[in-house]
Amino acid sequence: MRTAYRVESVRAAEAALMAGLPEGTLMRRAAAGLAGACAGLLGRVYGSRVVLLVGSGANGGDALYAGAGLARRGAGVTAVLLGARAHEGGLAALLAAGGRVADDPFAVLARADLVLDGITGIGGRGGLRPEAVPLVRAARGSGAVVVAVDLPSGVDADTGAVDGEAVRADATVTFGAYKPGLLVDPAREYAGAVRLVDIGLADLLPSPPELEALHHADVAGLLPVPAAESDKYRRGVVGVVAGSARYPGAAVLAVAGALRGGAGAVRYVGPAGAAVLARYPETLVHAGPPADAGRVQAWVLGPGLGDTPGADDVLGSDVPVLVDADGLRALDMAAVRARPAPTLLTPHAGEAAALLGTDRADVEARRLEAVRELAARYGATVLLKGSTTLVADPDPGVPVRVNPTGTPWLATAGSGDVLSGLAGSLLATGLAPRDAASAAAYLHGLAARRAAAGAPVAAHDVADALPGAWRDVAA
Ligand SMILES: NC(=O)C1=CN([C@@H]2O[C@H](COP(=O)(O)OP(=O)(O)OC[C@H]3O[C@@H](n4cnc5c(N)ncnc54)[C@H](O)[C@@H]3O)[C@@H](O)[C@H]2O)[C@@H](O)CC1
Ligand SMILES: [K+]
Repeated sequence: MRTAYRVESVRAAEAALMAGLPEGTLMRRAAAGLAGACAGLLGRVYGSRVVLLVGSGANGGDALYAGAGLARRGAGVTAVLLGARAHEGGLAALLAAGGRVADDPFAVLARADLVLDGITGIGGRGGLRPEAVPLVRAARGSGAVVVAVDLPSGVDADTGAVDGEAVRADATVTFGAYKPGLLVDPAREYAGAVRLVDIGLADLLPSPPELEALHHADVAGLLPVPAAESDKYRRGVVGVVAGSARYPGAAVLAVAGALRGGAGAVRYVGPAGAAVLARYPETLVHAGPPADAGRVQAWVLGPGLGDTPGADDVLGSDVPVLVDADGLRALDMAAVRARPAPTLLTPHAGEAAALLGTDRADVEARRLEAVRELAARYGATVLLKGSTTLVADPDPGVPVRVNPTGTPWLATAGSGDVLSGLAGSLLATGLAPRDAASAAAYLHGLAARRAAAGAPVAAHDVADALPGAWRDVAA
């Protein structure tokens, strides 16, 4: 599992570690890792042209010491000093190694092979300053490889928000621990490929972390496996309340996801039974209302539902309920909070914005805060879909999960319906809502990648690729 920590936690761990080490040890470790990563990206260090964008803090110090290391290996290293001061020891080391300070920053940037962004790290506040913007643009425009030191300058380490312009890096070399902004859009997109340099913090970081990203092995450990004595009812039955005369396809797609999610049976309830049976004859179909449809272990409510009645029956039930799409419209917060069983909400940014009374752009700009806020308000687990899918627990002390799989090709009609069915099915097998949501997002993203393989996919392709993704993860 990959974990990420807030700045205050990283700083506390650094302080504890530094207390027992000679001064400068951590910066030297960081700079050595950074120089090594740059050497790998350059291929040949000797004769290469490296430019350091140096801010006034320790982030600039890291860049200067790494630059000194590269200069000792024969690179031509030039520092562009952005602040009124620069890290003293770092600057002295660079000059002693044969590096220099730029007279004409734009001229050296134009000829650079690699630019190190050491403007700000975890101490940066409020985005790039205006005077840094033309330099950052020149670095980007030069064709040089841009490497961010610790994190791209201008992004918010804790939230992933980007205020105005920020450095767009090809790679980020981060120290001690991932920061949330490196895993959450929009900042994640600015970071490029992220590499973690171990500076010895691991044992000093707090538990739990702020964020978790599951790996194959973590998901494999969550997926239900039927025991020898299982039957379809013991594996769990998932009820799907979805579709309408206008949108029968949403019901078909939600059922498609539910059939691949491990439940022993899928019970479809609503007006699209004929369409569902035509595609998936294994579905148990009932016209409704849900209260008369028979026992289930979890409900999925909402995809393509339109004004079809039944929401009250489902929300009033004593089993876990996943609410998506039309089910989220006019969702009664008090009713959700009063439910005796867990609720899982799966909005995209637009739906989340409507629930929070804000606009879509605001949710996309601060996904991590939005998902936590929704979970707290509704007393529910929330899966916020989008370029970075996040899963928050109603307990603020529980780490948010960030989904590492997925592809922009998933932005296609109906893919959310498949995800709802899949997650609901996992809920019915007995997974906790946070686990069901994060395992579903993981499998769904992986299935989309497999199905897309670089070309457009339809939602039913994603559903068809789910068993392959499951096998991949469980292997
Ligand atoms: N604390 C430690 O033990 C270690 C810190 N390391 C490095 O130190 C960094 C943190 O250093 P600092 O706390 O000095 O902070 P930073 O270097 O990240 O930034 C703070 C400095 O930048 C200025 N600044 C703040 N916002 C700015 C903005 N928007 N535009 C321009 N300048 C701005 C501040 O006035 C201050 O001088 C980490 O990101 C990492 O790169 C590493 O060397 C590893 C060890
Ligand atoms: K930086």
